[in-house]
Amino acid sequence: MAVYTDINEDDLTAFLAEYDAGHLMSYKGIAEGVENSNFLLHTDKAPHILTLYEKRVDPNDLPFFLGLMQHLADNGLSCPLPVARKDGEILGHLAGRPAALISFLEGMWLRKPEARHCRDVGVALAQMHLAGEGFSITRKNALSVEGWRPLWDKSEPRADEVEKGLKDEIRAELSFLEQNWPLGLPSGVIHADLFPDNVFFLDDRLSGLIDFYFACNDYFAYDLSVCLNAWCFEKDWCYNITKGMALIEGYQSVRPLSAAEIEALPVFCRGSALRFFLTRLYDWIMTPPGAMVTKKDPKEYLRKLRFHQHIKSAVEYGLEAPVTA
Ligand SMILES: Nc1ncnc2c1ncn2[C@@H]1O[C@H](COP(=O)(O)OP(=O)(O)O)[C@@H](O)[C@H]1O
Ligand SMILES: N[C@@H](CCOP(=O)(O)O)C(=O)O
Repeated sequence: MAVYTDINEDDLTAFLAEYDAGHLMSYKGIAEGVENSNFLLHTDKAPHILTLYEKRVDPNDLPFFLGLMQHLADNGLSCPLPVARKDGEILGHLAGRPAALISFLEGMWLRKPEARHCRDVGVALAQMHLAGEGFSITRKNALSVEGWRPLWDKSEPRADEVEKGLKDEIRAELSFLEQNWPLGLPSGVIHADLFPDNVFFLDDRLSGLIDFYFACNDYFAYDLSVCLNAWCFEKDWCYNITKGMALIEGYQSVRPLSAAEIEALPVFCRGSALRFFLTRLYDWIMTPPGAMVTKKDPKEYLRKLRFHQHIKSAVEYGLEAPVTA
């Protein structure tokens, strides 16, 4: 679960007095999530999410994250909105942490997504890529290829505890990706973590996207690869090409991929698999026993990475083969 910082009613009431959000009726910590502490608040006006930003979030990035939600919503994407205080600010402080009040998005995330949901996600991802155009703040992706080696260096001494022989395998993969990372492809604002738990559905229709706290500027096709990894593998970690086909088709119905993006997809899938493997590995090794967070299995992403290492072209992900004369 993820409630790292607890709050008390008096402090919360004082915090809410800065807003025009109604009187507090109840609040409770939300078990899901990894990065921040989230609470569900009920006031006599509306439900809200209260987010306390924890130590892995750089406070300097908060104007990007919160401004982005506003920008995306202004451009037609369904996502939560930061609520402004009476003084016009959207960022406050509570229990010693930067804190924001966020509008509540109706819906639930899908525990067993099907191909048609993957198509909806592809559509929403491409819509987000287009809606991000014109956003005035930029943020480098700290978890792209340049960030992986420093992260790996911290985990490497204990990596073989997770699986014997891992050190050599990951070193080789890092070298491959550093040498083969694509350059100059279409880029813009990406979500960078659009996993099933960050996409809400209501009555079987996609109701919106949440959790923009890894959003950054990077290649659009890399973001698509994050979704292929997160949505198109089954519980046994086997790739489901029907889901892949649906996701890519949904994406292309809004934003067609260029030939260069299609060619780069297998490398991007390797990169995004490694990225989630590395953050999970770090958390697996470093999180102290008893911490109030559910650790995610790094081996899931190791298996996915190994699958992508054998892919020769994006056709194997379900992309329709070009028609040849
Ligand atoms: N705007 C929102 N509306 C409704 N529920 C939300 C909203 N934001 C967060 N949640 C709930 O809180 C959980 C954790 O939020 P998330 O942003 O994924 O946390 P973290 O950034 O810590 O990973 C979500 O799975 C969801 O249940
Ligand atoms: N999606 C990442 C972990 C980040 O969790 P989130 O709750 O912020 O989506 C993973 O699966 O490793």
